[in-house]
Amino acid sequence: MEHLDAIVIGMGPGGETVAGRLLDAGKRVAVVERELIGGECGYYACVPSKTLIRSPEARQSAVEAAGLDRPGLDWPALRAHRDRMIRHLDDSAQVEGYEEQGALVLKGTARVVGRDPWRVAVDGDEYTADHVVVATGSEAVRPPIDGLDALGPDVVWTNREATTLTEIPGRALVVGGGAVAVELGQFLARMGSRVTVVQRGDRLLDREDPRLCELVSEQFDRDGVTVHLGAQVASAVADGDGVVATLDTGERVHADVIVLGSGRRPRGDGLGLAELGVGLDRTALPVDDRCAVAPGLWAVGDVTARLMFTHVAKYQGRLVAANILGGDRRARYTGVPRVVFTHPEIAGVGMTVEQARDQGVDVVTAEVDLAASLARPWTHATDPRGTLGVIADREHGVLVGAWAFGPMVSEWINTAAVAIRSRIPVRDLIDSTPQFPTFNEGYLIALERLDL
Ligand SMILES: Cc1cc2nc3c(=O)[nH]c(=O)nc-3n(C[C@H](O)[C@H](O)[C@H](O)COP(=O)(O)OP(=O)(O)OC[C@H]3O[C@@H](n4cnc5c(N)ncnc54)[C@H](O)[C@@H]3O)c2cc1C
Ligand SMILES: NC(=O)c1ccc[n+]([C@@H]2O[C@H](COP(=O)([O-])OP(=O)(O)OC[C@H]3O[C@@H](n4cnc5c(N)ncnc54)[C@H](O)[C@@H]3O)[C@@H](O)[C@H]2O)c1
Repeated sequence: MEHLDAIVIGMGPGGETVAGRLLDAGKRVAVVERELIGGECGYYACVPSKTLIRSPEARQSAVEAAGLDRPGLDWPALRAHRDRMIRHLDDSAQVEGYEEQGALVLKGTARVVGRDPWRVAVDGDEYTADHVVVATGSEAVRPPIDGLDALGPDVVWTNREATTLTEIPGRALVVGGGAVAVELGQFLARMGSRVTVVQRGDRLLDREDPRLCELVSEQFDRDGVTVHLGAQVASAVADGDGVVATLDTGERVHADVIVLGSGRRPRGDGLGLAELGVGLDRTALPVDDRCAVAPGLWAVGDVTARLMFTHVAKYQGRLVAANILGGDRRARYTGVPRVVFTHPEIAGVGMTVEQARDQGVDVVTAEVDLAASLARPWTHATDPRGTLGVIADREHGVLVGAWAFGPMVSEWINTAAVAIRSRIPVRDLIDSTPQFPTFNEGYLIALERLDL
């Protein structure tokens, strides 16, 4: 039985980050992947969704820029680019790359079958290791809808079917109101689908600041998306090539596909860990601030159920690699940006007003209508829109939260993220010199408006 320095189970962005760093440090590493090296993110989530969203976004940006006509959108060409971006669901180059770096690449399903030392079985073969890193990610939750399980994947789409779609459905019923539902709902609407969103919560993106939710709802109105808030799909039955769904309000919605965007479930179960005395937090692996689950057992990414983002999986991956190599890095989740790649983009970072108040912060806020205050929105579009909100702690004179709705927010929200994470005093932020003309200048205006 081969003994390794480390076995990494699951090769999404979290696992890849740990494995790459340990290999660079000269460690003997086995990487185990049952599907495709690159994980959900690379093939069925971030990469295809952002690739698909880009073309309708660019088309709409063209409409909004002076002197441009609406460009045509060639779906087969966009689909072909998406297929290149997801490597035609072929990871042979990744397998070869890891082998060249000296990794033992095991394509199969891992189970942890022993401890002291950790022992991992992959399709009948067993390996021991000083360290095991679990990076098995998450999967789409199937909401409790009567009749859902009788419908096939041609009509019930998780993120997998949605991001690998080959034809644009005429009518889509999107269940949920988080990032998945909002991104995919807007994408389908802009590609010509008639989209109905059914959200259980009382707002879209209901964990974000209510002002941001309002702006998203207004945008969905402009995009012609029908939204049912505080509602659930009670049942669904086949109807010709599509489905007819009945909401708990009694309303009926006819659709060609149902798209599930109602949350994700960490994949910490099914690995055999509970049988070895490792407690789970439902299906998540409980990690301490070093991302350790037990001595020599680590977890990174969605399986830890911390913040389900690729940048968090990669952060935890950097930290675990450093800790395995003898360091003592501890995770802090303050100031992690949450971006929704709609058009205009949406982002939140740090606390909402309500969360800050709950924590006893003496909250002071400011909001800026970017078009009313800056030059950049007008050099960008003829009828610009965008809003930035900041949330500060009056007692300590620092930012504790920010949110924004506007062009390219994903590129400028990190300014607030760094300020929040590093507790840069607002007076120092006001003394900075963001370049002209940019959306970043909005921060100066918002900060000067704070009644600190
Ligand atoms: C539609 C969609 C869009 C998203 N867009 C973004 C975005 O734009 N930005 C962002 O930051 N986040 C985004 N996310 C979230 C992001 O995809 C996840 O946070 C990220 O993929 C987590 O990475 P991970 O390494 O934890 O796991 P994953 O990417 O889920 O990878 C886990 C891997 O483990 C493998 N595995 C599981 N069990 C086993 C086993 N027993 N043995 C061997 N292998 C196993 C799986 O096959 C998989 O390859 C999006 C999610 C969705 C659904
Ligand atoms: N751009 C990005 O970074 C990005 C994009 C997509 C997903 N993600 C991540 O992936 C994870 C999963 O995203 P998600 O949007 O699926 O989940 P989520 O947990 O963020 O949101 C789920 C939403 O669905 C609603 N819901 C739950 N059950 C429902 C039901 N039965 N009927 C109607 N509505 C229901 C909830 O009220 C909630 O608003 C999140 O952590 C998210 O951060 C990130």
